[in-house]
Amino acid sequence: MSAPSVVVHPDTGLLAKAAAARVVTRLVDAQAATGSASVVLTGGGIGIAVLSELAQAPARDAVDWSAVDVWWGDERFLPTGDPERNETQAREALLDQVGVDPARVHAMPASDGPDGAVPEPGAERYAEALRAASRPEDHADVPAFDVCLLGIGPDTHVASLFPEQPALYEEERTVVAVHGAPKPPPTRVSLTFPAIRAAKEVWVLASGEGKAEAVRLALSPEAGEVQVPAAGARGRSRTLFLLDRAAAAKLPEGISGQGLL
Ligand SMILES: O=C(O)[C@H](O)[C@@H](O)[C@H](O)[C@H](O)COP(=O)(O)O
Repeated sequence: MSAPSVVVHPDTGLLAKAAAARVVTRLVDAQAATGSASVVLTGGGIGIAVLSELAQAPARDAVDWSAVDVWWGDERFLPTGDPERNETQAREALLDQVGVDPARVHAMPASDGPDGAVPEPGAERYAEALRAASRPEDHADVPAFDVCLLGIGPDTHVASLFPEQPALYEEERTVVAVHGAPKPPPTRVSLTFPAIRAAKEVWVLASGEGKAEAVRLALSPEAGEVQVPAAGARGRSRTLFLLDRAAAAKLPEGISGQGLL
């Protein structure tokens, strides 16, 4: 697992634009090296803002969107097309505007899907899809995603991994159903740490002063991932915390953010 690096941008708007530009470069580089690329999307305000900026980024068409595998880090377990679903928001913000291959867009289950109104079977089915997409060189039950985007909650949750919940102890399953989430809706589906940490790069996005304390905790060397899930969000070769100045207001001593002047 890689130690986190911090990059600080002046405000939320520039954070979203800069992160979008970074995604373009990451996907282009992956495609240059291997012919395809994979990305894990996140829900939440800044996560969706990055997708909107991606849709408008001048270099967006440098990516061959038909050769991008799109996965989700978590999903709100609601009916297909519900405006609160991360999938719905990502489609509106980006996916409907670029030439993705529908077969390579891997939405997490919906509550009106074929597996019924409980999330467990759909979570298993998603884990199966991830397993099927992984190659021997990935050394995991999921693909080594080129980049996994994550938002962070004020309580330090990432994806739908909330502090002290059973999902945090998961060592085998790559996808779990989540019940009783403190952030609505209470029923969700989430990747677990073994899946997130299979990503080559994990980027945690945070904007606003409401996230400053969570970011501080996530970067504190003594933080445990059961109390502070974001402390467990690390990529195999790179972990980035992409912040605006307000979210970077409480960085722990010894951690300096590039751009923080
Ligand atoms: O489905 C979700 O809600 C998420 O994926 C969640 O992990 C989100 O990324 C954070 O809660 C940050 O969300 P905000 O940026 O809206 O605060």
